[in-house]
Order: sequence, then structure tokens, then C-alpha cells
Amino acid sequence: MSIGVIGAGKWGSALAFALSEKNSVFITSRTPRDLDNFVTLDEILACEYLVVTVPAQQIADWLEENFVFKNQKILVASKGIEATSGKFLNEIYEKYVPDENIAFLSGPSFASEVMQSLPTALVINSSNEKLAQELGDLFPSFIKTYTSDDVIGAEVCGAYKNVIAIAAGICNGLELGNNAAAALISRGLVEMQRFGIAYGAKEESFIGLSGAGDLFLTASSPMSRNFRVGIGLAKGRTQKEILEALGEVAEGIGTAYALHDISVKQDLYLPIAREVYLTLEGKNPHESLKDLLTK
Ligand SMILES: NC(=O)c1ccc[n+]([C@@H]2O[C@H](COP(=O)([O-])OP(=O)(O)OC[C@H]3O[C@@H](n4cnc5c(N)ncnc54)[C@H](O)[C@@H]3O)[C@@H](O)[C@H]2O)c1
Ligand SMILES: O=P(O)(O)OC[C@H](O)CO
Repeated sequence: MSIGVIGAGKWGSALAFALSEKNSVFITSRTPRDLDNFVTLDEILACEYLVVTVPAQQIADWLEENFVFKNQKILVASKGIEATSGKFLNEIYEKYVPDENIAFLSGPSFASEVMQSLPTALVINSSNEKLAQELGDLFPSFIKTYTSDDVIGAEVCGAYKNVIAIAAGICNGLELGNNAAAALISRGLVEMQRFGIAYGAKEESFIGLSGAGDLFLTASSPMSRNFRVGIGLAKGRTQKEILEALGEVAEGIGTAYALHDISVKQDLYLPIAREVYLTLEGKNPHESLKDLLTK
């Protein structure tokens, strides 16, 4: 079985490493890289399985410009909601791939720890249970995989937790303490569950690995890029300054803009996501805190 990983950033590289324990794994990216088994896009598209890690804000264009469906079985490993359209990833992919050929990866997973073969648990979410099981069997022994048919729940969890992580980073950067951090994460879980259920997600997804698990991981550690964005905002840095220093993607930014537009269009109460959006737009984080505590 051959696996083609698309995107050679932190997550693509980590998944290529992990999956190579039991499979022949090839990798490609926009720019040629000096990596083992780096191949061309055409060679990748010929693989039986594809693992896609192109960031959520870029995947629609990437698919339009590069993708050819050849009955591949696809695991989407990105997390986010497209800012320009408000589309979830499954809505972007459905134009190119039938539901029975696609699954979405979720759960608490820092790439750097996967690269160290540290114990990790992930969920493979698909309407095709057989495909989810098949993809799960590709993973190495240090990664325990579960399956779920709650694609929407997994997507909301993976995307929304990045926005809450930015808020948690702001909380940390303002040195508000552990009580505030715990309150923010707890209320953030409630907010993302409320949003997800409005889109048909299953409640149980939010108390499992995809929801509480990934939220706890990402909103509790400066290992998270999104958490570090929040710290930068608390220190009064601009988005541009923060991203230049980060040098990697922080999906919570685009998703915060997406959630803001969705909340306005659909009159949804998303207080934490709203304050993250406003802080990204230059609102003083101290003002955001006051509004969150008083409204
Ligand atoms: N790093 C992690 O710990 C981790 C874990 C789970 C999920 N993810 C998710 O995986 C996705 C990728 O994150 P990452 O950590 O690899 O980020 P990264 O910043 O390390 O790498 C992003 C990769 O995407 C590529 N890319 C950017 N724009 C592109 C475009 N227009 N066309 C093609 N390729 C493009 C870049 O070249 C780079 O290789 C994100 O959605 C992220 O949320 C990351
Ligand atoms: O570094 P982050 O904030 O993009 O988080 C990485 C993973 O999504 C954690 O599960």
C-alpha cells in the first residue's frame, strides 16, 4: 500500500514519519525538498492513499489547481474553516471526492511529539466506517486510532479549538492565572459545542479526543502555534509581527475570521470567538477580558 503525503510542513513531515513504520510513504510540497521519498505531484496522485496537510485557508485553491481524483482514499489532516467562504473542509472537498473516499483526522497531536514517537491518540472521522478502520490500520503502534462518523463534529472541534487556544494564549500573556485559564477553556468548550450542534455535530464528540482532548492540549501549551499567537496579541504585537516570528501556520486566525462572519450572518452567540476576532483586529485584550467577564 502506498501513501502520498501532500504538504511537507510540520504535520505532513510528522505523519510521513509515523506512517512509514508500516507503509511505503511518499511526500511532496510546493517547493522541492531534500526529504527521503520526496516525489512529484503526479507521482503522489498515483498513490492509493493520500494524506493532505495543506492549510485550511489554502486548500480550496490547491485542489482547484492541482487535484485529480483517481479513486484515491483520502485522509484530510488539516484543521480550520475557510475565512473567505465560511466553508468547512468537507464542503470544500465534496466537489472533488465522494464521501465514501474521504476521512478527516482529529485529536490532540503536536507534530513534534509524533516525531518523537510519543504516545498519541487520534480519531478518524468518515461516513464510511470501513474506510475509517482501513486508514486507522495504517498508523504505527505508538498512535492509537479511534473511528467516528461525526465528520462535522470533528471538523468543528479541530477548527474551533484553535480559536479558543488563541484566547488562552491571551489569558496567559496577560498573566491572568490558572482560574481564568480553566474558566476560559471550560466556557470555550461549551461555545464550540453549541456551535457544532447548530451544524448537526454529535454532543459526544466534544467530550472526547476531538473536542476536550485537542482543546486541552492546544489551549494549555506554548507548544501550540495558536496559543503563541495569543501571547503575542497580549503583548500588543500585530498579526504580521506575530506570524513573521512564528514562521508556521496558525489556523486559528483564519478560523476566527470565519466564525465572526458566520456568527453575524446566522446571529450566533460566540462570545469568545468574537473577542478573539476583535483582538486580532486591534482591540485591546484588556478590554476584551472586561467584556467577556461582564457581558
Ligand atoms: N503542526 C501540528 O502539530 C499539527 C497537528 C495537527 C494538525 N495540524 C494541521 O495541519 C495543517 C498544516 O499545519 P503544519 O503544522 O504542517 O503547518 P506548517 O506551517 O508547518 O506547514 C504548512 C505547509 O503547508 C504548505 N502550504 C502553505 N500554503 C500552501 C499552498 N497554497 N499550497 C500548497 N502548500 C501550501 C507550506 O509549504 C508548508 O509546507 C494545519 O491545518 C494544522 O492545523 C498541525
Ligand atoms: O500548533 P497548533 O495550535 O496548530 O496545534 C497543533 C495541533 O492541532 C494540536 O492538536
